[in-house]
Amino acid sequence: MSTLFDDAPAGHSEIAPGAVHVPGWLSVEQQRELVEACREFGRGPVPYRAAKLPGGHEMSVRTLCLGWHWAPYKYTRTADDVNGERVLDFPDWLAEWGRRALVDAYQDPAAGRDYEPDTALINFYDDTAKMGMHQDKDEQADFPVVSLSVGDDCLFRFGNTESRTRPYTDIRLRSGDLFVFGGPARFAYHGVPKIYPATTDPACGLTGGRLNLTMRVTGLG
Ligand SMILES: O=C(O)CCC(=O)C(=O)O
Ligand SMILES: [Fe+2]
Repeated sequence: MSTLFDDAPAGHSEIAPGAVHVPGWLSVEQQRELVEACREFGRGPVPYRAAKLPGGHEMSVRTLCLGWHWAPYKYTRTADDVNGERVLDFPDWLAEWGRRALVDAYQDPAAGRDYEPDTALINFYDDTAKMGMHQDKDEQADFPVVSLSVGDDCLFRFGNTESRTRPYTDIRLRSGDLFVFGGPARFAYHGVPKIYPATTDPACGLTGGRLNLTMRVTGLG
């Protein structure tokens, strides 16, 4: 509930210092726009794929990258574990969304000033997909990660920088939500233990499943 003393909009919550959840940040139109763009990205040259972990295990999410290709656990310009093609460029409009996301999440008009994300990981989760607790640490820079979600709700677990175990905070991410983690939270462990199937409003552009896009600054030349 919002009170006279809140200086942040209702529902805008700081999960940990540097980690902010902004429910409903994307309008339904913007969600549809994002879904359509992500469909278009999937037409190539590099398709969505389940990344293989070094032990041989396949991730349950299907992933496509922009700007730089991520395969566990490094960034390259070409998708050598898929078809060897160069990934699509990181679009300017998406970088602009990233800068606006930081301004809104941190309630600071200057927060987006030097933010030039150069990679996006787009993950598609079906009803049973999940993502184990991990750090986003293959980047050589500590700019914030901007995360956008569309489609089914999920349980998002945001932990600490020391270990993949407690203390952590469980939150429900819904279609249109923004989550930003930077500053002292930048290298916190996080994961997606569960999707809540059939919670999507098809108006978002997806009839099932969950799309998550994280943009990052790789710090690579
Ligand atoms: O799906 C999410 O909300 C998180 C995705 C994530 O942590 C990642 O791609 O590294
Ligand atoms: Fe992550």
